Amino acid sequence: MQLIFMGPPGAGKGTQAQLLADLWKIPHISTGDILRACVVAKTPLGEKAKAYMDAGELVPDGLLMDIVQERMNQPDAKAGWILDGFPRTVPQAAFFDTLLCDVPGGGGAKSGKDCALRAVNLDVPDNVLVTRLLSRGRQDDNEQTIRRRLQVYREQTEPLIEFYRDREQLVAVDGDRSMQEVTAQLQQVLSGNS
Ligand SMILES: Nc1ncnc2c1ncn2[C@@H]1O[C@H](COP(=O)(O)OP(=O)(O)OP(=O)(O)O)[C@@H](O)[C@H]1O
Ligand SMILES: Nc1ncnc2c1ncn2[C@@H]1O[C@H](COP(=O)(O)O)[C@@H](O)[C@H]1O
Repeated sequence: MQLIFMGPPGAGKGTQAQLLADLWKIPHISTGDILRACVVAKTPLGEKAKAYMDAGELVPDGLLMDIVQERMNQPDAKAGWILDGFPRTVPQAAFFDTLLCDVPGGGGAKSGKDCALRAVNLDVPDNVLVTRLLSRGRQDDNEQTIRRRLQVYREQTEPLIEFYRDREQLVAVDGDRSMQEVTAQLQQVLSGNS
């Protein structure tokens, strides 16, 4: 299984990615989690990324490429993976296409189009997203930063929906239901029984 989880902040990407990764015994790779670990460990990347994350901005593309490449080359990512929060910009998606041709977990793809990957978009209305994020209470879950993250999502990440739809790799799921209902729907559409 090669899955990308898209959708705005608070859509439930991390929640659903972790559930399905446990079920299918493949890694859940969250660039947000990797970056937060770098911030806590005060690595050079963490020091550079922190201000962007605190402001609700995307970390520059160039800082993401190496960590994703390194993670995708780890042995546990050979048989499948769920990427959560990457790619988030068109240049990241183009980079990822190239990377898929090189990493064992790309399944020998000659291009991103070729690959068996599916890009899942979880659709949730903004008012529900804001309520969810305010009650999650992460450091960047304050009203001002949430508004900025939603704006950044619309401007920079939402175009990827068309990018993957054009290639017939998009799977759209209503994320505005209970966690259990969303999981059941994802299992159904991803196992081809929709
Ligand atoms: N279907 C759901 N119904 C209600 N609450 C949910 C649902 N899915 C997730 N949540 C809750 O909403 C919050 C955000 O979920 P989650 O962290 O999975 O979102 P995300 O898309 O990964 O967000 P981000 O991009 O900001 O990391 C969490 O507190 C989670 O428990
Ligand atoms: N793919 C990414 N590109 C740029 N910035 C990213 C990316 N993934 C995560 N970030 C930064 O981390 C925070 C939190 O990410 P979550 O996926 O919401 O946990 C995000 O706001 C970016 O600043």
